[in-house]
Amino acid sequence: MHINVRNSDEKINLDHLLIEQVELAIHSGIHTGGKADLAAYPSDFEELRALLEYAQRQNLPITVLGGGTNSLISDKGIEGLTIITSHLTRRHVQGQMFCVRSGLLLDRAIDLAIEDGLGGLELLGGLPGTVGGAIAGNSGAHGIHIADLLYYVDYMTLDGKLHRKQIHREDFSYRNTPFSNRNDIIIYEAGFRLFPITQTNEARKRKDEVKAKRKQNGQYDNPSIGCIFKNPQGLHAGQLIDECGLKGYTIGGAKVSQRHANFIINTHKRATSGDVKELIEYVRHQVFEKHQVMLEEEIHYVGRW
Ligand SMILES: NC(=O)C1=CN([C@@H]2O[C@H](COP(=O)(O)OP(=O)(O)OC[C@H]3O[C@@H](n4cnc5c(N)ncnc54)[C@H](OP(=O)(O)O)[C@@H]3O)[C@@H](O)[C@H]2O)C=CC1
Ligand SMILES: C=C(O[C@H]1[C@H](O)[C@@H](CO)O[C@H](OP(=O)(O)OP(=O)(O)OC[C@H]2O[C@@H](n3ccc(=O)[nH]c3=O)[C@H](O)[C@@H]2O)[C@@H]1NC(C)=O)C(=O)O
Repeated sequence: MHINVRNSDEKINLDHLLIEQVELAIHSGIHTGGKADLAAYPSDFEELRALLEYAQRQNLPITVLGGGTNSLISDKGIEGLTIITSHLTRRHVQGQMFCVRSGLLLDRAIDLAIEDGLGGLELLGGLPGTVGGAIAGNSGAHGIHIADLLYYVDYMTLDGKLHRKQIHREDFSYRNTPFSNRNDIIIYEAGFRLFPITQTNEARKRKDEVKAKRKQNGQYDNPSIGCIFKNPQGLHAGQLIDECGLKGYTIGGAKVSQRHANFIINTHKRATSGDVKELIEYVRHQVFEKHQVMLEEEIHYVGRW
């Protein structure tokens, strides 16, 4: 493919970065979805900036995908330019600050922090997805949230400028952050203020235990995008769905998980995103009929819906 790059002094070769018609099911936790019209895997700040400048010049909308573990990608694909962060993986340490780029898997980031003698994130072990996705959704488990240890976030705006935001915990709430549902920014790097540890074996053990527990309950044995709905205040979406007797209910290849009713799984990898969406609407309707509670999605719909 030849891309016309107007700036003759452009250092980044966009021809090598931009790929047409990229299959996205491999980038989706539930293994569904169509193709990206155009996608790129930037590996540093300059590449990301060149891509955003290109998209601006061509008037292309931008979509960001991390690990695809919280996104339902349309069967009709994604228009414009899809930026997949999986090559933004570097990390470095400054004193107690663990600085990591947004595309590193969170679970891997925790291992590397321990390797660097820094602890604090262990209870998030085994969470799927990337550091950027976790920050955008304020992921949490076992009483800690990503925001609790976050010190700064570097993000790029669509004009290619990099900004630093100091983090105040009060700006983050349940699944909501200053970076949520923003189509105009890409999280590039995050700094976590962690604790020096001398007993790295202990920290590793703690993390492995949490991860093993997550594996044991089998929630992730089948392709899924985790919990579909947010928990309504004081309630658990999984319990409300379960009480409607919907575990195992299936539309096409999409099925309400027998293990956790707020998960939809792709059985035998036959589901389409359309099946998943239809099942989501059915579940919402049933829960409203029985409990008079309108469930709201936690997942993101990405692409041409
Ligand atoms: N507790 C659990 O069991 C589960 C938890 N999750 C959590 O959800 C998170 C999903 O992560 P991941 O799979 O990487 O995310 P996805 O690739 O699924 O992206 C989800 C959304 O996050 C935002 N996003 C992701 N990366 C960036 C970035 N670099 N800059 C700006 N926005 C970004 C985008 O939303 P937008 O642009 O609209 O802001 C995107 O639509 C994980 O960290 C995981 O902890 C997921 C599944 C199960
Ligand atoms: C899976 C996700 O996050 C999960 C996170 O892993 C866990 C553990 O920290 O706590 C939340 O689930 P949750 O509220 O369903 O927690 P669980 O402990 O599994 O269940 C809560 C209650 O619901 C009941 N429950 C759950 C599932 C089910 O099918 N039936 C049922 O009755 C459980 O018995 C329990 O009494 C997050 N979900 C949301 C929407 O906030 C995700 O974000 O994708």
